[in-house]
Amino acid sequence: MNGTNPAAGKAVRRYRLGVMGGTFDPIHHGHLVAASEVASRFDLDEVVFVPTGVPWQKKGRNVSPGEDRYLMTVIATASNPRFTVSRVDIDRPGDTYTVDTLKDLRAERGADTDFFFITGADALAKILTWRGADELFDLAHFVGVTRPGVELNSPAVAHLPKDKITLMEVPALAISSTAIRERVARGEPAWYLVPDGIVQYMAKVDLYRPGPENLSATRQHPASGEGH
Ligand SMILES: Nc1ncnc2c1ncn2[C@@H]1O[C@H](COP(=O)(O)OP(=O)(O)OP(=O)(O)O)[C@@H](O)[C@H]1O
Ligand SMILES: O=C(O)c1ccc[n+]([C@@H]2O[C@H](COP(=O)([O-])O)[C@@H](O)[C@H]2O)c1
Repeated sequence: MNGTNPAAGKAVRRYRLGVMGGTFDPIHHGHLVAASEVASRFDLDEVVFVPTGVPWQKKGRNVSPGEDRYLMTVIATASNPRFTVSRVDIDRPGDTYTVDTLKDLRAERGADTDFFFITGADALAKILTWRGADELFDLAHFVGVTRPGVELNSPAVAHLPKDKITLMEVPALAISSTAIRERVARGEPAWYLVPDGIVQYMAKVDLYRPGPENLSATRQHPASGEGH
C-alpha cells in the first residue's frame, strides 16, 4: 500500500517487513526457503528472523538455550543482505507470545511499516490457540506456507479472516528441527539440511549429542567460559 507524504506531495512506499518467528532449534533450510520465497512473492524489503524466548506450546521438550538458537539464526542468515535477526523474544522474560513480538517490532519500526508474519502450515493451523489471537490480525498480514506432510488449507484455517491471510506454495523441503536433532544424536550427518555454519556450530558447542550436559536445562553457554 502506498501512502502520501503531504510535505513533498509524493507517494511514499511503505516499508514491507517479513517476520519469521520460530524456535530454530536448530534453524534449517526449510525456514530459509520459506522466508526467501515469501520475500520474493510479497516484495519484502527485509525479513527479520525472531527466535522464540520460551516456546510455551513446546513445554516438556528440552529446548536449547536462547543464546545458542539466536547465534545459529545469525550464522544462517548472515549471507543474505535482506535477512536480519531480532532479540525481542529471547530478551523478553516469560513465555513468548507473537502478539508481544509484533507489538515490540511495531514500536521499534514506527508506523510506516507493513508487517507480514510468515508461518508454516502446522503453525498456521494452531493460530487460534495462540494468546491474544483476536488481536493478531490487526498487527500483521499472515502468510502460511506449505510444509510436507501438513495440510495447508486445514479446517482450522477456514476460521481465520480471509483478507488477513495468504496461503502460498513453496518448494517442499521435508526437513524439521526435530529430525535434525535426532540425526545429530544418532551421529548421522546434518550436512545440506542446514547451512554449513550450523553443522559447525552444533559440533562446536556439542548441541544435541547424547550426554549429561545436554540433558540439563541449565547447560552453560560457552561464552560463560564453562564446558570446555
Ligand atoms: N520444512 C519447512 N517448510 C516450511 N515451513 C517450515 C518448515 N520447517 C519449519 N517451518 C515453519 O517455520 C516456523 C518455525 O518452525 P520451528 O522453528 O518450530 O521448526 P520445526 O522444524 O517445526 O521445529 P521442531 O521439529 O523442533 O518442532 C513455523 O512456522 C514452521 O511451521
Ligand atoms: O503467541 C502464541 O501464543 C504462540 C504460540 C505458539 C507459537 N507461536 C509463534 O509461532 C512461531 C513458530 O513457533 P514454533 O513453536 O512452531 O517454533 C514462533 O514465532 C512462535 O513464537 C506463538
